[in-house]
Amino acid sequence: MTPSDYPPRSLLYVPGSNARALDKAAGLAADMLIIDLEDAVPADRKAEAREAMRAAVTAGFPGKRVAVRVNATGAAEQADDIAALSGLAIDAVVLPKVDAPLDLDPLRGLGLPIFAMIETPTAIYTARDIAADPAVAGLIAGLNDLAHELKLPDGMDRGAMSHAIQAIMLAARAGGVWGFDGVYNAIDDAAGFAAEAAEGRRLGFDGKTLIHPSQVDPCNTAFAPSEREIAAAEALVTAATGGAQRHDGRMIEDMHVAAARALLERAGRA
Ligand SMILES: CC(C)(COP(=O)(O)OP(=O)(O)OC[C@H]1O[C@@H](n2cnc3c(N)ncnc32)[C@H](O)[C@@H]1OP(=O)(O)O)[C@@H](O)C(=O)NCCC(=O)NCCSC(=O)C[C@H](O)C(=O)O
Ligand SMILES: [Mg+2]
Repeated sequence: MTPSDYPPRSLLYVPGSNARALDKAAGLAADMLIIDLEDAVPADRKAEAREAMRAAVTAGFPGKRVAVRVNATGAAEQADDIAALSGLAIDAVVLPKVDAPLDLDPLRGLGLPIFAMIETPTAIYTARDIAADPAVAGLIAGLNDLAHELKLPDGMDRGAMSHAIQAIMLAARAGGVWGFDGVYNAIDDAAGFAAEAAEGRRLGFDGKTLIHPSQVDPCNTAFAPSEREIAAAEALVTAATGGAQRHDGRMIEDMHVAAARALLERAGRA
């Protein structure tokens, strides 16, 4: 995976300790699997999860990008997690609770793109430096932890975290890396998920992290250009003459043409 590849739209966490989920993941349409060795795995099953992760990655997930989330820098399990990645063909490593570029140091030797999770108040202020680090290919919002750290009375309240969510995306773009939205915990609330995924795309996120198979297809739809967007982009590119002009009742300039071309390329319609 290189930064010039398209960003994954759907990134599904799969607990390393859940054999059924690891099995099921191979048949899902997620663009990327994130095999989790951190919070989804009970403390007394970390070694077992590492072994299962190694076996699953070695068996392969054809057609999918695969990342592994290791434990945070400073956690006792991290060294064993990193050792367990040795010789595995994965596309990225996800590092939780990154507060500063220094936290990336234990992972640098892997030579893999790092997706850094921004999930503490400190990280909201250092996200720009983290995104600017050459080892970082993307930022992931960790909103469960952020809500916890902020002591939000209503838990995962995106309204109360709107400044932080936008700061993550600003930092990602300032650093020229991808940005991925946080997870939606209410797995049975399809309408709520669709609304949150649409909001994430509107805020500029490239994709969204997921926790359940039922979220994969709606996520791919939310982060793919719609037919209406494609038609509008085609009309804009056809009408563009360069510089400022009126098109469909609004002003367009060259950056709008560039955005329309990028959307068409992403949709395979360039
Ligand atoms: C949330 C869950 C615990 C729900 O589990 P469960 O009720 O058992 O799910 P279902 O019975 O509906 O599952 C149906 C089938 O789908 C498979 N499944 C479920 N989840 C996954 C998955 N994530 N990947 C692949 N397959 C999955 C089940 O095995 C069933 O299969 P089958 O029986 O063969 O039909 C559970 O969904 C879950 O554990 N999700 C992931 C949780 C996780 O990884 N959490 C950590 C990441 S989230 C996070 O930490 C974000 C961030 O750090 C932050 O701070 O916000
Ligand atoms: Mg977290």
